[in-house]
Amino acid sequence: MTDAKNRLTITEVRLTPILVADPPLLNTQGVHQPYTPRLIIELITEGGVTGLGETYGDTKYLELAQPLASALIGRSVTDLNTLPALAAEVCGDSPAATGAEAVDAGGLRGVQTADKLRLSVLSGFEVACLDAWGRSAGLPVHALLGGKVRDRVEFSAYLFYRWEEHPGGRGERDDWGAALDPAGVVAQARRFADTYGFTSFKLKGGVFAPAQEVAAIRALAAAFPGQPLRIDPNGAWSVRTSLEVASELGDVLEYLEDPTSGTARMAEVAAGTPLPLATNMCVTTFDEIAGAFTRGAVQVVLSDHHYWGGLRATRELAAVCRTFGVGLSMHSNTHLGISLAAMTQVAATVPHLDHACDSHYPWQTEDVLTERLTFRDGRLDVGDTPGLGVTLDRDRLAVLHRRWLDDDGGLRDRDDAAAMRRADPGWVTPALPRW
Ligand SMILES: O=C([O-])[C@@H](O)[C@@H](O)[C@H](O)[C@@H](O)C(=O)[O-]
Ligand SMILES: [Mg+2]
Repeated sequence: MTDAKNRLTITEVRLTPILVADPPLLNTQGVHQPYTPRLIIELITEGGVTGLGETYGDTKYLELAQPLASALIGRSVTDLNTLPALAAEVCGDSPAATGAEAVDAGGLRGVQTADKLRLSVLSGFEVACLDAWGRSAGLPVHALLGGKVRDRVEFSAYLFYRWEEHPGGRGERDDWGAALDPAGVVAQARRFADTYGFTSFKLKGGVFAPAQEVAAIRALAAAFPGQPLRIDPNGAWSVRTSLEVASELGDVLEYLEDPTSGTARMAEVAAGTPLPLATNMCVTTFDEIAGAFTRGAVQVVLSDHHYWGGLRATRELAAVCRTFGVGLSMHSNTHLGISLAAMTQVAATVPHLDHACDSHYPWQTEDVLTERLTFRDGRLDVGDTPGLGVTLDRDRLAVLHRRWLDDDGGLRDRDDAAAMRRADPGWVTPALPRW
């Protein structure tokens, strides 16, 4: 082995689970908890370089991350094509993934399978490997993916119905106030546009009866004429309701995101409307592509490097979408700056990225970086700094890890229904379709 190769050998892996402040954002399953779990991954190489990765931090992910971290010692950060097989060998199946029909109750991200859980963990390590490799080579991650095709990546404002504070005043309180009606949604959108320059808007729906949410989109259309709008009820509507909403909002929506749940129902809706349907729920794994694409169930896939298995898998997904004439954009769940940097690096390399990407980042008042990523004109610059181009703030990491250590376990797993029960003790996760 040459010296150069030796320097890329992984000598240590640090896993740091943290709890990050999260506002009371509403969705069809409930409300966000005051703190949300994330896992920060640090890979240290023989050459003394540290690579950063970030992924979901719930217990079921941590259980898989530990054996994978141990198995990586002694391997090179460039050994990325063997990562899936290694993960399959050492991680085993999480007891939390109970088969292909299990649904991800906390994250609104479609079915939960053992493979998908493993990929969500593996992706954090893949990003950390790419970051370490890039830092060692003096190259940005996008160069390791074949190079950027754009210098800036566009994001969309991610609007949520929300309360002013968490039930019982728990957690941190931000200054956004409540947004529970069309006027509140427009005010929120206005602040997103003024602060970050976003020019397209996505409303998380499935919270109120469809007529109220249609009125909110109409109010947005009046306030921001001609600007792209989307609504995503996370599968809460029946086929009939989805078609009614599609016909009422067809003139202002860029696409309708997961109006109904499951490929069969999405295909029925798609057959009845010219409006494109987007998804981060019914096509979330390579296995789900053929069934959905051959039935014309979706016109835009919202990729997510976390559960598709990393940045390189995202590019594979892009190639499949292009082959089938299906559009591509990017889904987001609650995340910090390391993941946002990774999303931006891969988005910069995909020529056929047809819509502004989603990001929860503006809702996160806390981060583990020395410097937050800054949206300008609704976009993030794609720099040429080696690796992901971000720096870990160890003090902040320690504070957020301390919060995780101090938690009694109640917040270590995302549970939007449990959070909702604080306000409404009788709340149970609604059966779908809800309307
Ligand atoms: O954060 C939320 O409440 C979202 O609903 C999230 O969990 C979804 O995964 C996501 O943003 C989506 O587009 O469905
Ligand atoms: Mg969605």
